Amino acid sequence: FSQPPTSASPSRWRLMPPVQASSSVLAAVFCLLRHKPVIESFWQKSALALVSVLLKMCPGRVITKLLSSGEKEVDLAVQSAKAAFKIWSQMSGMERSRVLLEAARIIREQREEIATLETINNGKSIFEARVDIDISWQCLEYYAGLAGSLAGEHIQLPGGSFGYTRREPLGVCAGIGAWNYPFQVACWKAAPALACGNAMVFKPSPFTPLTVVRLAEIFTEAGVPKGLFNVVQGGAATGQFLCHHPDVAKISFTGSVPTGIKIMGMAAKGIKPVTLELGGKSPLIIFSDCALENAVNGALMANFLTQGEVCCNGTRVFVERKILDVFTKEVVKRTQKIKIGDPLLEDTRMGALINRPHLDRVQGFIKQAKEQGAEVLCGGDVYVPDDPKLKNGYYMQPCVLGNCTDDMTCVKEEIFGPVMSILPFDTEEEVVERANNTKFGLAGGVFTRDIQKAHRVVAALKAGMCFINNYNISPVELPFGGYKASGFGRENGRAAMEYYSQLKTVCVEMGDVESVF
Ligand SMILES: NC(=O)C1=CN([C@@H]2O[C@H](COP(=O)(O)OP(=O)(O)OC[C@H]3O[C@@H](n4cnc5c(N)ncnc54)[C@H](O)[C@@H]3O)[C@@H](O)[C@H]2O)C=CC1
Ligand SMILES: C[N+](C)(C)CCCC(=O)O
Repeated sequence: FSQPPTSASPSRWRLMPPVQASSSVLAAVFCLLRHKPVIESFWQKSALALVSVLLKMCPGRVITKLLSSGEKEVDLAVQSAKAAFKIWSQMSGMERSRVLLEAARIIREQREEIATLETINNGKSIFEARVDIDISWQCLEYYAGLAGSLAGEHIQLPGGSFGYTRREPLGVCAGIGAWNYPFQVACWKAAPALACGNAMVFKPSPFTPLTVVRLAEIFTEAGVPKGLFNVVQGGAATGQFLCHHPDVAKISFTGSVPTGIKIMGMAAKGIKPVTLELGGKSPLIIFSDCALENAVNGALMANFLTQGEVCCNGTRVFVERKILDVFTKEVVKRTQKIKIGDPLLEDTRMGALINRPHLDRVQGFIKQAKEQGAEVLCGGDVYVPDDPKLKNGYYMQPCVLGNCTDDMTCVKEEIFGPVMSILPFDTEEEVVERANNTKFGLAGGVFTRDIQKAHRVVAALKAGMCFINNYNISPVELPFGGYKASGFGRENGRAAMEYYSQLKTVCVEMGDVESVF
């Protein structure tokens, strides 16, 4: 942001994930203070508030207050991004590549402090936050590699005439992020956008406002023109100002389906292209000829990363009846061993859910599942750690539901929490049909040793991201995105370059004009 916010629109709050006020936490906070931010007074105030509350070591309480960006601030952000776009878009791909590589290098170098800040921001375990940060710098490296290859084609026409195409940037793109992967989502959007020569104004979720500010600082340190990647803070109102802004050329959104519908409506008014990365209720199909241990590991990966708050989770686990008992027993055993608690501790594998309303919502789904006849095979209760400092945190025990049927709410709706539903099946044909019987289409997975069956099944799945014999890994080289209500457009991979650029055709006449008139 190039200017301090001028109007104090209603301030936003967020709840603190359960952290200890350890030296690493404070180090992260001071690291924020160390890098002199552009919006000095605003940010200093926020950071000081954060420090003072952290010192009180209060899990489940407010850690900082930020001002929402109003219409005026959103406009300032867009205008400064527009000015930066003029410079950035004129640079060659190779020049942009060097800056992106430098940003990737800084993130890599500061991996630990960014991961710590992300854990405070979101509540996920530090172990996972480190992976998120690694995927983030890898994403920047990947698009730095592609920046120089953004090219059109040459097309020969009769009489020596010819045409050529140019891939041009769109302008100022809006990025709107969810709270589950705050830093990573921002990199998934910013890296291809910037590689193609665009500017970006990014709005993180008000529940996780911190790390994206750090990303903006890193881009500046790396040498992007000032204002090229701007951050505005706030909720729906700020997002709406951004989407409606006449100088915003594209909107890339990650979040819920209902908001995705609104975003598309706003984009339609301005004829703006959109990328929508929405929710899911993905199937994971376990055939009896699978490598059982891998399948069990896959099911845990498909359900319990980031406290289950993952859009592409394979939460409908279809298990071939022949191995239902042995698979279920093993999954339950392993789920019960997941270490829940202080997300900043090295051996913690599940931290806290994002906030109290969300924890209550997930609990509500489990209660309803029981009422509808599902059996809780393990977990599902709110978890209160022994450490008294953590007692107000939003923890819950990861839950495995048995006795599930396709018509239950827990099987139909996205829960966005650590809740796995197990569903038996008998034939390939049957399971494919049931797997596709959903409004969503983000992801899907299959575990089998039969290579033909594996490819046949994923070909039949109506989902944008399919895994064979693994789940929820994120190589940035692979495009990611949904079918059906899970959205459209792609992030990652070469494909994303198309969604952040537009094609210009130039027709060149080498002879005389043969006029019709
Ligand atoms: N596909 C995914 O990766 C994610 C899906 N979700 C889904 O969304 C549910 C709720 O999570 P939320 O963060 O509350 O999602 P949400 O869709 O309400 O918010 C996502 C982002 O959109 C912004 N936003 C909200 N209303 C807006 C509007 N009218 N105009 C412009 N921007 C707006 C939010 O401030 C946030 O930055 C989850 O329970 C889950 O089902 C949530 C996070 C990630
Ligand atoms: C990183 N990964 C694949 C586990 C999840 C990314 C999608 C999301 O934002 O939920």
